[in-house]
Amino acid sequence: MPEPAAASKADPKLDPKPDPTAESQPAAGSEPSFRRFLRNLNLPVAVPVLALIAGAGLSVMAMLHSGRLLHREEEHRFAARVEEIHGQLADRLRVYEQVARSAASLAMTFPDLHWTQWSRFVEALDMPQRYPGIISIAYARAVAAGRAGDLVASMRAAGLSDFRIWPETAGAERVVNIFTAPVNEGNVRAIGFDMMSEAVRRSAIERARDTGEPAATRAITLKIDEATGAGPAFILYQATYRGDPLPPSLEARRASFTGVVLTPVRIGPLVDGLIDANRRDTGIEIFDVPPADAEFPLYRSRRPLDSTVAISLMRELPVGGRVWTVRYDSLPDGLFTAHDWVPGALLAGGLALSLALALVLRMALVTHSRAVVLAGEMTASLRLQEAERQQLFTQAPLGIALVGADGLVLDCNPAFAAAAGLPRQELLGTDLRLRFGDQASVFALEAALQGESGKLESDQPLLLGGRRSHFSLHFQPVIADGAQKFVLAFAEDIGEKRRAEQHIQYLAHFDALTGLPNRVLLYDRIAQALREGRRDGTKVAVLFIDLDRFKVINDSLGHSFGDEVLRSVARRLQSGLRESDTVGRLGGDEFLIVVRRVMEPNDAACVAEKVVAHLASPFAVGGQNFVVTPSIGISLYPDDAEDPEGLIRCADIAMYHAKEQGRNGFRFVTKEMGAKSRERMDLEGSLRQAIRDGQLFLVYQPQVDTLTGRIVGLEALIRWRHPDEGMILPGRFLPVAEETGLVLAMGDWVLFEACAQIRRWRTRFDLSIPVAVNVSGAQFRDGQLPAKVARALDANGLSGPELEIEVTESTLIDDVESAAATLAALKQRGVLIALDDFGTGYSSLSYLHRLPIDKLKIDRSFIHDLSTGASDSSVPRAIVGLGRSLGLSVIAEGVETQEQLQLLRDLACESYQGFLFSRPIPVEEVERLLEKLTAVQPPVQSVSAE
Ligand SMILES: Nc1nc2c(ncn2[C@@H]2O[C@H](COP(=O)(O)O[C@H]3[C@@H](O)[C@H](n4cnc5c(=O)[nH]c(N)nc54)O[C@@H]3COP(=O)(O)O)[C@@H](O)[C@H]2O)c(=O)[nH]1
Repeated sequence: MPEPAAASKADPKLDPKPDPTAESQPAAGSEPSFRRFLRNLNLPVAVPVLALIAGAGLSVMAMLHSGRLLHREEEHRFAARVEEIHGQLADRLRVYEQVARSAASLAMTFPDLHWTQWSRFVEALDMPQRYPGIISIAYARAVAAGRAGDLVASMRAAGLSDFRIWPETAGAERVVNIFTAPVNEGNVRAIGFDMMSEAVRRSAIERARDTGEPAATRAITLKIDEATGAGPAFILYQATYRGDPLPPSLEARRASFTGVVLTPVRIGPLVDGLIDANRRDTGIEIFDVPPADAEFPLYRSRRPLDSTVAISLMRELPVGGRVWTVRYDSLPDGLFTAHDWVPGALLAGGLALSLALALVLRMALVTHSRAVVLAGEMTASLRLQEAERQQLFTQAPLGIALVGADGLVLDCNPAFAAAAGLPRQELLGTDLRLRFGDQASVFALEAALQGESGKLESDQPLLLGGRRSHFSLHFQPVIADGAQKFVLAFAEDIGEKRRAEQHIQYLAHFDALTGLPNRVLLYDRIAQALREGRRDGTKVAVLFIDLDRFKVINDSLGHSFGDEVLRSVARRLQSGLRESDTVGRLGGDEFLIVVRRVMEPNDAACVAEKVVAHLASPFAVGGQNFVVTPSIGISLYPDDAEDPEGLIRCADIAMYHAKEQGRNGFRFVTKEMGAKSRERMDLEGSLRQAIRDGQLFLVYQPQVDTLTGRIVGLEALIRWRHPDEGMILPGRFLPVAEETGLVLAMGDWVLFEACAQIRRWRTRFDLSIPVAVNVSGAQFRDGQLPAKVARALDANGLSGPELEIEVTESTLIDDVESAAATLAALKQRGVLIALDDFGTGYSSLSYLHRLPIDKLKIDRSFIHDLSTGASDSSVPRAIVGLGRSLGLSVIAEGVETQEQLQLLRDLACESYQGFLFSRPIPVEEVERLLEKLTAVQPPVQSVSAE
């Protein structure tokens, strides 16, 4: 529904005005590339991707930061643990120094100590339990040069009978191992060993002597371990002095030096006890030189095979005046690996959250952009609808006007203005009621203004604005929000439609060619007359008129010529009738006259005579004069029938009888005619079925040479084997076939069947004689005959001369020119032409030379007359002479007696056919004949009858 104001709205598609919002945007060329990039950015993709990237970055940073924190915490914890282990190690070494000091004090306190006392002292220490790693505690006495013998003597005296000092090589000063504990085979082997003989030991002993402090050797393999391959060890020396436990000066210490307590310590057991064997998270390596210079460490704790070091810490450890370096390694199954999952979890969690955020953003933005697109589409669709409505209103072929509540025209489309015959501007703002010239339209509009819709379609022309025509008016109140807004007035000019309706009405009842009532109206008029007749007790006559030989005129001079003749006939038929009578055309050349108030049959006869008389004078059409005669059949109500159909049928039957009686006349229908007509109708139905069911067949009559008696041809003749009535001859069914047009289908079948039979005989008997086929007038005039003949020949592989077409003289005479053309076409295809029933027709021999004919057939009536003596032989003689002069062969038909044959021989007629030689015979009998023929028998005398 178009709103009045909507007319001003423009569709962007229809009105390509620039979008005002577009003015604020820079042109594509001048727009900064970044803004253009932003505008083209696909937000539903870009934003989630950016969120995902940012989230992933943050997650990685969180992972790295947490990793660093964890590492730092691990370092702190590891350092604390290292301090703890290192402190314990330093403490243990200090304790071991203390043990050496204690042993030294004992040796200084009791210079003459017996080795057994030493052993007790050492055993009391419970070294394996309390001081792991210490192998023994021994005492070596300093022996001045030249006093070695004293020491040996005193030691032997003390019970060590095989005591000796070794190695023998004597130095300036010796420090000889005299006591060791615990006493065991390994330790005892070192008794008597001069430790100054070995550089590492000497160096440590001198440092111990000079400092008074414990002095350790560097890492060595102990004598007792040389055989076992035990790990590195060191020996801790503590010097003993005479007098003062620690003489104050170097000289004093050297001067009062009496020996050293030596404590060999295996480093492995020393350290192992400090580290929990189950905790393999801390690796320890001890070097007595800087690790970079060391060939191997003094000690290395056990560690996992594939261990990698996370943190390494170096600590110094003072041992007997030396400084060891201890390296502590944090190993992978260390204290803090339990939290290693944290950075990974942070990363995974962060990525998962980022992904979730990206998806949520994506969904939100897609939903948003879809909503934006949808909104855009809806807006465009609404605009389009609005424009379409407007277009519909403007271009609608139906006149539409919007009428306000006061009856004034608010708007109207061009179709309404055109219907009213006024410019649109002249209608706008004026009262539509004043535009109507009739009250009914005004009332209908007022009713609509009161809310009641209404339609008007007057049979009479109405005035609308400046035009008078048939209008269809429709007033429709439009109500919105419960209130009437305006009235829609629809106006359609239906003048044209009305005229078309009237014309259709006319065509439905009148014949377009002649303007006479057609079959429909004729029935109506007869029914009307019958009502009148019943009421008044009068008769009604129906005259069925068929023009004689009109088909010839139509076919030969053309249809437009024929139409003109029909119009002229119609005019003449009308001119001689009373006004109360009706003349109409049933179709083709059939007319009907309905005569009312007939008192007696003679009244109808008078009308028929008048018709004959009116048509008698020649018609001048197209510069030619024609005589058209009618055959008229008459039926009467109530004598012959009481309804229109019955009356027309009876008049039709009577008309046929009039034709049979020689045309140009009339006949009243009789009871016998009706019966015959019914029989004909039954026959027609049966014949149709016969064609369908294959009840037709062909018989063949031989044609014989008059002199030799040899068969020179065969004539195919149709037969009908009726299921109830048995054999029916063509004389009974051919007329019906011709009247109904069935003869065409029948003729097609005969043509094809005869050709097929020729082919079969040609194959079997090497047949060279022609077979003749009769062609009816309808077939000949059909125009299709040459083509049909060609198809039948081609389909059976025949060249043409095997077939002879028999056509009657009367068929040709109707239209010699077109007959000549058809015959020429047939000849062209090679078939032979015979002129049947020759002599009975118009006998206008003059046309013969114009037609391509091969044979003349003397009608059997002339042959019959020969034998009866009713006529002389002049006609057959003339025909034989004519044939000879035109070069045509001549055959006589209907030869029944020897006498007739003899006469024909006398006339030198070449051939004959007739019962004398053979009746028409079925295929099997023909074949017996042909077998004789091919066996070159003497002339055949006669053949069995049909
Ligand atoms: N269009 C077609 N017309 C056909 C066809 N078959 C036959 N006809 C025509 O029907 C008419 C009657 O034919 P039919 O009953 O077959 O009679 C033929 C002969 O039986 C008959 N005849 C032959 N010899 C004698 C005789 O010695 N005495 C005698 N009384 N009658 C005889 O003559 C008829 C053959 O006549 P014609 O064709 O003129 O040679 C007849 O007009 C047939 O033409 C058909 O298939 N199509």
